Amino acid sequence: MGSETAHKLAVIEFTDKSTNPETESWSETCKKVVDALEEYGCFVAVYDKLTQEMHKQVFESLQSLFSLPTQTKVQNKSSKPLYGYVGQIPFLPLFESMGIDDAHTVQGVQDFSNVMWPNGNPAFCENLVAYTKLAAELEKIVVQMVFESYGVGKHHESYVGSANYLCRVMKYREPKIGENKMAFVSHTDKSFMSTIHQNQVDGLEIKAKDGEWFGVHGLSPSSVIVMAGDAIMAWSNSRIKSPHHRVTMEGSEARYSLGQFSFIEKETVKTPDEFVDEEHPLRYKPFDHLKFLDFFSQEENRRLESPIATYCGVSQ
Ligand SMILES: O=C(O)CCC(=O)C(=O)O
Ligand SMILES: [Fe+2]
Repeated sequence: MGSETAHKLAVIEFTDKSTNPETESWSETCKKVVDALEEYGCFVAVYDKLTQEMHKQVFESLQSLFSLPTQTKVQNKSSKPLYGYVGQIPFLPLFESMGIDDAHTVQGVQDFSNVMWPNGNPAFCENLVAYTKLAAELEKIVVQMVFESYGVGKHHESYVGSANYLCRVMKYREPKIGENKMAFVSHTDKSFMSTIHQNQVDGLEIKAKDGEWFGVHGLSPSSVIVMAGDAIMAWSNSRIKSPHHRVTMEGSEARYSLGQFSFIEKETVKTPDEFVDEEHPLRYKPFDHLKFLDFFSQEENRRLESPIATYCGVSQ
């Protein structure tokens, strides 16, 4: 092993057929999803409802957003930790990002847009919501597949009622000659599940179980990377692990992406009893997802090896 090509993410089709629980295609897709999540913590979903036109429009909207003056963009603020503007960071000079709370709702996107464009920007709202709704829909299908495959489908409904979505829109500018290509440091997501969609500029890298880093390439306008966050790792008693990932910028074009993160806001995240037995003792105590985010947002906890294990791990 040791070559860059040894690792590759599974590419899984999400069509009307494969997302209908009455079909055989659903059961086959469930198996592919769980196998991929257990192996790499992520996979590429090809979601046919996400059309080339939607892809084009959402990235046109992101370009107009990021071209606003910095003093406007920094107005993106939130009472929730890590939900607001991030940028102008000396050790991450290529990176800039804003957060849209309640991202899958028209209201959430409008509230964000009204801060950026006080006179309104209906086209931005329309283009963003078209994407964020699909991303939330895809996340829900994947989560349902995971719950059903593990035989804990009865808990799925309460999950759906408790999940909320934060969409972080991101721009990574091209590095100047001689500048560091590291655009986003290695981390695991704090979400339950994440969905990532990019313009046609690659840069995302994933760390495999053997410690090797590999790039994600060959994505189409309908491709979304679905990735496990720390919360699903805890919930699944580590059957699924949240992968380390980072962004490295090669080439001379800016990369834009949307990372949509599900958070369980209305109830405690708790490992179902079905995941626990003598061979698999409980690894994580029940926890409040936003309080975990609060914990992670404290400077002294930002560089922990596994923030979730420090926060609510059970010592073995
Ligand atoms: O831009 C990307 O592809 C990934 C961004 C990311 O990992 C994050 O925002 O957590
Ligand atoms: Fe991430």
